Amino acid sequence: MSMIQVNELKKSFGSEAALRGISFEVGKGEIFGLLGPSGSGKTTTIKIMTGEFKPTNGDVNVNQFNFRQFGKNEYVGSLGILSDKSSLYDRLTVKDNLELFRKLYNAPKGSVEKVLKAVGLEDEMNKTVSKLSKGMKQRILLCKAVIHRPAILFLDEPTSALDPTTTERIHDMLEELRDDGTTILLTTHNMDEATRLCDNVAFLYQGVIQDSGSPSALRHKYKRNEVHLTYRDGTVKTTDRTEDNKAALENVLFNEDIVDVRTDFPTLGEVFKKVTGKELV
Ligand SMILES: Nc1ncnc2c1ncn2[C@@H]1O[C@H](COP(=O)(O)OP(=O)(O)OP(=O)(O)O)[C@@H](O)[C@H]1O
Repeated sequence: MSMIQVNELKKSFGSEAALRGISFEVGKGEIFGLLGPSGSGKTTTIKIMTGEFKPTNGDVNVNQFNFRQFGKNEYVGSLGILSDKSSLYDRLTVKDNLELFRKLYNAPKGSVEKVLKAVGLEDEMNKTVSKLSKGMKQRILLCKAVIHRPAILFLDEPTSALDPTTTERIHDMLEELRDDGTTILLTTHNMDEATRLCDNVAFLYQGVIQDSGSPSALRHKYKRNEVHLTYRDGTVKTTDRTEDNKAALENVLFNEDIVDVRTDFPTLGEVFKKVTGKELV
């Protein structure tokens, strides 16, 4: 079942086009990554889906709601949002912060303890938010975004500038949510994150989706034709997998001096660069 359908979506700010007709779909229980360098239109796309911006042209449907209905309470209540604007009440405890949002969303009692356990912060429940580290705060913000078990979660760079352990915990939680049927749309600059988490990604550059698909399909699509042969004495020779080289490569299988044959796939970051001509930073 498709939870997000974006069709020829355009968005301009005055004479500047931020999105130039993008289309994609996200299925239920899928993690979809919008990948692109700064200014490519990722946040604009999320803001349209959360009802903050109206499209200039095109159509967007999320969770059976058309973008014209994105202001409705039922729609807003079905979303979880984590962005750089998400915040907590600094002077309240972790528990009081989350209880506030639990009540606001009418989530069942016990939800606070449950989400805190999922991010490994159940022991910090009574700490004042101002005393938490950045990584802890980000995990609490994620708790706030999911306390009402939203059908769809929008995450704008959920792990940027976090340490590897916090990042890992957040990834684990996102995978659990996905396995429970939550649909997740995230933006990231981090290609390792996208490769690990995303079922599908779209490369967004200058307001256009340059290519899309699963990370492994994209890596296969743009694979190099090189084959690396390692010889018994440790030397490595690289040759091309081409029709001209076919006979020589077939002989490799019978050459006892060759101890390893390897083809390597580009990383998602390398694929991004190949497609857009730009590093993803
Ligand atoms: N409220 C706004 N008013 C005018 N222009 C805007 C507004 N929001 C975004 N833009 C422009 O739209 C383009 C896309 O911006 P957007 O924030 O969507 O990029 P992004 O891919 O999320 O970048 P980053 O990774 O830096 O967050 C940029 O050229 C930006 O200047």
